[in-house]
Amino acid sequence: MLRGFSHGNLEDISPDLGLDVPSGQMRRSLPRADLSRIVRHDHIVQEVIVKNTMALSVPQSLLHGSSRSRSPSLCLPRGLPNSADLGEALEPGPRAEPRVVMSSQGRSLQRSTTHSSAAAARELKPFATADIKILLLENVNTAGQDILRQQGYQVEALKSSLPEAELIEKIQDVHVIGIRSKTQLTKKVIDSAPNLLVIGCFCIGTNQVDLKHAAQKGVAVFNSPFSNSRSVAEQVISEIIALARQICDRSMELHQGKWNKVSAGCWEVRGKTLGIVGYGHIGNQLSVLAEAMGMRVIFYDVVNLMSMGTAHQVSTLDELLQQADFVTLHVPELPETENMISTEQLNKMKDGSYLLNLSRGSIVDIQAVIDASRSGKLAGAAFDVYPNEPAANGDYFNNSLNQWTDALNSCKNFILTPHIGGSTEEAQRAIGVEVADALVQYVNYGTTLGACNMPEVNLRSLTADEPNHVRMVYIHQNVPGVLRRVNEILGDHNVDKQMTDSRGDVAYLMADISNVNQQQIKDIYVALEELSSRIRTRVLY
Ligand SMILES: NC(=O)C1=CN([C@@H]2O[C@H](COP(=O)(O)OP(=O)(O)OC[C@H]3O[C@@H](n4cnc5c(N)ncnc54)[C@H](O)[C@@H]3O)[C@@H](O)[C@H]2O)C=CC1
Ligand SMILES: O=C(O)C(=O)COP(=O)(O)O
Repeated sequence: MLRGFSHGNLEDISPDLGLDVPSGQMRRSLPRADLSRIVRHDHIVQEVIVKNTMALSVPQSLLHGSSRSRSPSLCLPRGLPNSADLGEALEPGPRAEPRVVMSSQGRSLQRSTTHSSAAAARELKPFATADIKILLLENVNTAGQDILRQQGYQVEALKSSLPEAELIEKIQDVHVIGIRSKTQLTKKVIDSAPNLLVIGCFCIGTNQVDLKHAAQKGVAVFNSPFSNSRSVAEQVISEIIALARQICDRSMELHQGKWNKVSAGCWEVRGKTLGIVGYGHIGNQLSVLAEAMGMRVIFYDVVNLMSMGTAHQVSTLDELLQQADFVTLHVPELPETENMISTEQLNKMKDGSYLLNLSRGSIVDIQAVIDASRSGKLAGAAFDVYPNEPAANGDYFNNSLNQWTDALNSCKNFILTPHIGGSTEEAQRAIGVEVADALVQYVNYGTTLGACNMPEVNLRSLTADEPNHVRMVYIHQNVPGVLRRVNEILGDHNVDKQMTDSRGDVAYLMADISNVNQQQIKDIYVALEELSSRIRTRVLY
């Protein structure tokens, strides 16, 4: 477990770090831009200071957490070393050359913090974790909430999403926000959250977050890339059969007292062709399940992919549309996928075929589908997602939400579900655990494995026999010369290990430095903050 601070008011931090810095001096030493940035973050640090001054005789400016999987045998005594421990008793040891560990790539790395084989991983008492404020929206599963609460974080969990104005109000003092597919984290919302460290999307899609802007503000974003894929695939399978047999219409009729036993236009799915658009996690699962039912599977994807079973990839969307009896969409929301299925594409589909959309509402022109149903071109359709979806459960699915709602409701053999593709107990629990774990790893250790908008960086844990090591996290603009300047600052110390990687405009550096006292930590922090490339500096120890 590491604890840390980021963006504190240095005048407030300095006494805790054992410094004797006149306030004017400290302010003068910082460029104006940096000062305004620091002032925005003042209140968190002050809050921590007030609480800790009253409750604990420990450095007061540090925010920290603990590992969820803390083993009692690894726990160190509660409380932090005091400033004498950090500042005097421990002089820096002999310098060693910095050892640079370049990033390994991709998701193949485990997200959990790797441990040294030689010594027990360092897991310290969570201190002031109650100052980490977390806002969870959209009914995040309790398994995820529990993980965050067990850290001691302050967790507020709401069942619904929030409209922009309320969100802006609420997000101002939040360090971590957890959302699902509804909550829009736009540039404006992110800019209203000066303390925000990290966003957790407790779902697959991340189209609701301005990922690039978040990265540029030093805010990492995590999601759960596949925990609900199977649930979506199973729903699609159930709907393919239900559409082929017109089961939902028959059921609705019978609910209204009407016995209507028909076989015309009802089919087995065996031997029919399923066309999957987007052969990713969901498309793959679906492919296997559909073949098990005797369907022929073809798929279209922008990437050349290995087929599951005997499925085969076609080279154009048109080819798929012309061959498939059932077309199902599993692409992400992107500018290129907007209205990917409209009148032109529907006209290319087989007469009497079916369309399913469980991806995102923007991908299908729903009015065109209504027209294709009325003309008899389509024999049925299933929708789980819509351009506008309500923020909460209730009687909101009407024409004021989407202007064609009444027309859609009147279409024959249409299955309409309220975005429940990933809504199973299994999926929600797995997502809750996965994303909450990633948030804890990021807040406590700075680990970005699995991040959607930042380079993936991890270092093995600090160990119990490295009590005076500090972990610096420096998120910065990916511009030439930064590493030289950073290493000029760190190079006066013993850099035990260091890892750096970049993604687009943003780079992420993590370095563990040994035998540093509080003054040195503060000096490093100030020096890094003063670099013009700085996006965010965090100190964890
Ligand atoms: N209804 C629901 O509750 C849920 C909906 N979803 C939606 O389903 C989408 C797909 O999920 P996954 O399969 O996990 O995503 P994925 O990222 O594993 O797969 C998406 C596939 O689409 C392909 N693709 C991208 N652009 C394309 C294009 N223009 N044409 C053809 N193929 C293209 C990609 O190459 C990739 O293979 C998510 O982005 C999300 O929006 C996901 C989970 C639950
Ligand atoms: O995982 C996704 O992308 C989904 O669309 C599911 O969203 P939800 O968690 O149900 O809001």
